[in-house]
Amino acid sequence: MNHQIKKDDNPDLIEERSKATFDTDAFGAFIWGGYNNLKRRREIARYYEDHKELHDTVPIAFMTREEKLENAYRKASIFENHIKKACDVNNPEEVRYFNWLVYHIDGHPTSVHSIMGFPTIINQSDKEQQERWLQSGENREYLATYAQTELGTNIKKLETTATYDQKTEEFILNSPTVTSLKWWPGNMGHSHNVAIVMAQLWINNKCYGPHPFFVQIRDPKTHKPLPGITVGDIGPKFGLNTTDNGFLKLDHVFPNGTYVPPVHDKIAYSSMMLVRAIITPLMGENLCIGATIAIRYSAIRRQGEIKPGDGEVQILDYQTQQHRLFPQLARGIAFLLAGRNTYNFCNNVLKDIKNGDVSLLADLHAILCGLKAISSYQAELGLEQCRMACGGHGYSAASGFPLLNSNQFNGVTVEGDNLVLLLQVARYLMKRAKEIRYEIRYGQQPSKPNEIYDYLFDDAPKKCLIDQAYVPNYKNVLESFEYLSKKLTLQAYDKLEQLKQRGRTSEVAWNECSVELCKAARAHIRTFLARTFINEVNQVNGLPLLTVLKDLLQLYLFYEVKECMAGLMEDGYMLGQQLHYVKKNIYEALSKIRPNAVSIVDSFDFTDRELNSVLGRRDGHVYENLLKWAQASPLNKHDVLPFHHKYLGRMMEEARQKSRL
Ligand SMILES: CCCCCCCCCC/C=C\C/C=C/C(=O)SCCNC(=O)CCNC(=O)[C@H](O)C(C)(C)COP(=O)(O)OP(=O)(O)OC[C@H]1O[C@@H](n2cnc3c(N)ncnc32)[C@H](O)[C@@H]1OP(=O)(O)O
Ligand SMILES: Cc1cc2nc3c(=O)[nH]c(=O)nc-3n(C[C@H](O)[C@H](O)[C@H](O)COP(=O)(O)OP(=O)(O)OC[C@H]3O[C@@H](n4cnc5c(N)ncnc54)[C@H](O)[C@@H]3O)c2cc1C
Repeated sequence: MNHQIKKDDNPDLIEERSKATFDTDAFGAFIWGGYNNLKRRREIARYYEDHKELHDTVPIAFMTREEKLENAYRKASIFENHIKKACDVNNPEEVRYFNWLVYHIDGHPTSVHSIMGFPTIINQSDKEQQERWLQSGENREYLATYAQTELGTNIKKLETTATYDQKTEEFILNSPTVTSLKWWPGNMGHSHNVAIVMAQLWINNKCYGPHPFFVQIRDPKTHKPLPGITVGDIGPKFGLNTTDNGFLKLDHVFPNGTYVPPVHDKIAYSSMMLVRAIITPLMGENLCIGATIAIRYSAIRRQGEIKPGDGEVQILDYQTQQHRLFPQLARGIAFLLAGRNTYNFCNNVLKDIKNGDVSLLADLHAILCGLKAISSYQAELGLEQCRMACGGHGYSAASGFPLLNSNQFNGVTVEGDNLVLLLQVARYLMKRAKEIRYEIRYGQQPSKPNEIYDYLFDDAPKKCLIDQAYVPNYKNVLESFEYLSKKLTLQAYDKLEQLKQRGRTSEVAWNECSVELCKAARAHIRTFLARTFINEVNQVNGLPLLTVLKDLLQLYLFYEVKECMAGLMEDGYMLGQQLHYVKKNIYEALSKIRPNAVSIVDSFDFTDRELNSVLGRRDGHVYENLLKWAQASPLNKHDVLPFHHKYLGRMMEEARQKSRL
């Protein structure tokens, strides 16, 4: 049953919704982690709808950059009063959702304090520092940005220095070169007044590597930059234009403090882990938003005929449209599920670290790097498919895609460039490969079993078992991913070793293998995503929901097999006939999903505010609202633009006069 049917909606959507074979609330509860979460989302969305002061005054596509910032500043100033009423502030998902409703996708002036600056203070300060900065940070008496990236970003090679002065017992922070300027930190340009500055710590002429420093950059009262600080906004960007990403030059600035060594030398990197953990589900959500817009629009848009004379069809009936859109839906769900799992894993490990236990840090780091890289890349490609699926209207800001996709672009770069992060996964895999080769030669056990990479140690001979069974066997597909991942991992490892034996240094050999290392990393993450999706679906009770989820899972798994078929076929593991079964499974899944497609996207329960799209409106009344949207454009405030006569009018008038001569 689709709970979103309303009698005044677009008749095509009513028809689609009436065909649902499952309960959309049950699907929504599966996606958002239970019925109670779904209910809370609705209550929070209602709260947002009822409080007009939290809304944008005009669509942000019609605002200048200054107007965007002022609009967001205005909302930030009243946000605290509302959030306590709307949410359980101890529930991060509720807080995140309310933030998302209020500020939407283009950033806002308190974001980096919330997701990076303040969490760094929570997780990386000692008791004395916490007494001083925790409550005040929580109250937003100050706002802290996270200033790590410089005009170059290899963390180990950061150029900003923090030199300990024994006499005054102070650290002197300095930007010694032009490339040492901090560049990019969010909200640093104008909004925040404190920066967590990552700088190379020097004590007694010895460098202790990058460490975070709490630096007041603006006067708490006047908000003017403090002496020695040069700070500003880096200018307009592809997206996130409601965020003032900034530059910062430090000229012998003196924050005070003492040096306490961390329990692990990478603890200083833990703030990045937290954001990487947030990014994966966010990528899933963005992709599901794009798919919702494109699928709803494809259900109301009629173009062309399939059977001549039968009238124009909904474009969603074209197999090409389904093949373009439904995999995005399946991938979006896969990222949401894997993202939720690893977010919980991340919080548990961060708690362990606080208690001095860093045993799972490397496992967590590798999986977060890989998921962030794969989800942001595939979401970017997928959103572009969704945009293209909407034809010309997809190019209009009214579709929501220009804002959604241009903001999505940053996903592949923020919190570490994707390729750099895939190489971190590969580094982890190479350690496992070394254990495998070592174990086989000397009969030793791997260091510690772990369900994320146990399959790498499975030595049983492998045969591709993908067949044409009516009910697809997901385990066989998962085994194919495991086979490919292990093969690519060992191939990369063996090549690395051979190059080293031929005299290359480790670093040069690494570079010469890096394309193959990234392939191995992708294959490992594909395996993780597939396993998580299968595990989650296996826990579902209730046949109608299970059936539709299995349709999506079938599409997801076989689509991913098709994506990596070259690797599976090159050594004869998968045969041509099996590839035929793979494609058959994909086409079958598309047609099983088709009648439920609108109800599936309805199940996400996105509000029109979240979709921010005339094309994706829940009621499907697209065309009349496209006209209203266009008429609201600032250009249409005047029948004749105020500068018309000065330029074009004069040009035409002069041309007319000339032709009269
Ligand atoms: C609408 C769409 C929205 C899109 C998404 C937006 C959502 C968020 C919006 C927020 C917007 C902006 C916020 C953005 C903030 C930032 O970007 S902050 C800056 C982030 N910068 C980076 O991520 C830099 C990336 N680089 C690195 O992390 C490191 O340089 C790198 C890990 C690549 C290498 O580390 P080094 O220390 O330099 O190198 P090395 O000595 O070789 O160390 C490797 C070693 O260290 C282990 N390691 C590395 N990182 C960690 C970690 N975090 N935790 C634990 N261990 C770590 C690694 O495993 C290796 O261990 P080994 O045992 O030696 O193998
Ligand atoms: C919207 C946005 C918000 C941001 N917010 C913040 C913030 O709040 N705080 C902050 O500190 N930073 C922030 N950043 C900076 C961000 O973290 C960096 O841009 C990111 O880590 C990539 O670093 P880079 O730009 O120096 O790229 P580079 O490291 O110069 O990478 C450029 C290219 O070189 C390749 N490359 C680099 N190193 C290697 C390698 N070792 N092996 C193979 N290839 C390599 C990369 O793959 C990439 O293709 C933000 C960036 C953006 C876009």
